[in-house]
Amino acid sequence: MARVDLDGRAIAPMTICMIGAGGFIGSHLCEKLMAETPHKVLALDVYNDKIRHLLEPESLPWAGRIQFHRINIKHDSRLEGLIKMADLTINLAAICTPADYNTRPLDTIYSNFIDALPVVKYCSENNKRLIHFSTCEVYGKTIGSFLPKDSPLRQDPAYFVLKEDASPCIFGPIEKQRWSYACAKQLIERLIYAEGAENALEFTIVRPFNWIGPRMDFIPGIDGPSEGVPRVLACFSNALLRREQLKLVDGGQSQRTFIYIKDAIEAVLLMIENPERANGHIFNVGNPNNEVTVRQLAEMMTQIYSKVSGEAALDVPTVDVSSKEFYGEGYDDSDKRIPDMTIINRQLGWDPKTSLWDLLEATLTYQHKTYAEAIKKAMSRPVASS
Ligand SMILES: NC(=O)c1ccc[n+]([C@@H]2O[C@H](COP(=O)([O-])OP(=O)(O)OC[C@H]3O[C@@H](n4cnc5c(N)ncnc54)[C@H](O)[C@@H]3O)[C@@H](O)[C@H]2O)c1
Ligand SMILES: O=c1ccn([C@@H]2O[C@H](COP(=O)(O)OP(=O)(O)O[C@H]3OC[C@](O)(CO)[C@H]3O)[C@@H](O)[C@H]2O)c(=O)[nH]1
Repeated sequence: MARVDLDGRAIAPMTICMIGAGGFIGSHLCEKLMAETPHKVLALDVYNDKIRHLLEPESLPWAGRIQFHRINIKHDSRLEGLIKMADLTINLAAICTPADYNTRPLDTIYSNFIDALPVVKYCSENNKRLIHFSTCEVYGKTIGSFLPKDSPLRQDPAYFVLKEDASPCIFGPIEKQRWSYACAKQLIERLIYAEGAENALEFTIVRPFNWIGPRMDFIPGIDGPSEGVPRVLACFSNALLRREQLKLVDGGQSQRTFIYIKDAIEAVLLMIENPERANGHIFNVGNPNNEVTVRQLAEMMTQIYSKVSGEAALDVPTVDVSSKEFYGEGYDDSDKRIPDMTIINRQLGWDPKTSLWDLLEATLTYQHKTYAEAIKKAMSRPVASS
């Protein structure tokens, strides 16, 4: 049966230039596009480990519909040609791990602003549609976080729910280099919006709110650097796999809403296939029903990992660490992130489905199957003496 869009029109097969296709979100989006649509993907990245299962062998049902191009968009003259070959460009490429924002602020700003500039320019000059991945971090801190701790207004959603077209972007001082990422993302959003207003660029901006699931980041010392610090899901998974305590930064009081990657990918597919409803919009994509403090997340993950691995949890599963000790100088944090869902609901009729418990159970089952043996082996190897 022909695929139809939300307005009942047949969807024509398209070619998508996906930059950053080899990352966490890109790998899930490629999987979805191959399994459920007739679209072609030009997959650009410096790595392809997370999409290798889609690229070989040639006998896969989607053979010929996905093509990998090993390209660093910082310096590769093939970029414009690939954007020209496609109907739509999706830009996911970025440095987006908080441990880098304060320790590698220049790389962070270049990656999230300077390197994205040619992508926007080529799309605009060649009249190509662009879906650009920004972040929920552009909201920064909530207005409520500046109220006295005991103010009843802190309970009022007007002071913490984040709305695309109304909430301000509140960052800390320049010396808090944590905000280098959010600020670079904000400026590229403004540039894209201006290209839309002045040069009729057809764009959609996505603001993901903590999408999590299999293949997110890396497990230090197994498929990433031993000293690397991934995002919280991988940090906590790594500790659970190694039977170490989960580190709670500054008491784990910050709050996040987590969404299952598979729910979020459904929203992106709706944007891809409904340009008339998605163009010109900025969309929050998150699950407002899945809010926890980081401490609660640690407790939940500990309980679920014990269930899926069959191993008893540690007697004291968490330990407090200061942000300075964990991330170094210049770290700061978003206090709370609840997405307002009005715009995405109205334009695309989309809502997330998966509870936090269910998404953590699916994800930790994957982490255990994928990494438990490799971790055991790595931990039993004698440490090399210097
Ligand atoms: N995962 C989330 O919850 C989340 C939240 C907010 C924003 N985002 C945004 O979504 C996008 C994708 O995030 P992700 O979680 O998949 O991250 P990721 O790090 O897994 O993926 C990013 C990919 O981009 C590639 N890349 C980076 N620089 C490149 C370059 N110069 N040339 C070619 N490829 C390059 C990387 O190799 C990586 O594969 C990012 O823009 C990020 O800021 C993600
Ligand atoms: O071992 C750890 C690791 C982290 N924390 C704390 O958890 C909170 C969430 O951290 P994390 O998932 O790493 O990142 P953020 O949510 O702060 O930022 C991301 O949000 C979206 C994105 O743009 C891309 O994914 C990125 O910037 C945080 O409070 C950490 O301090 C911990 O306690 N222990």
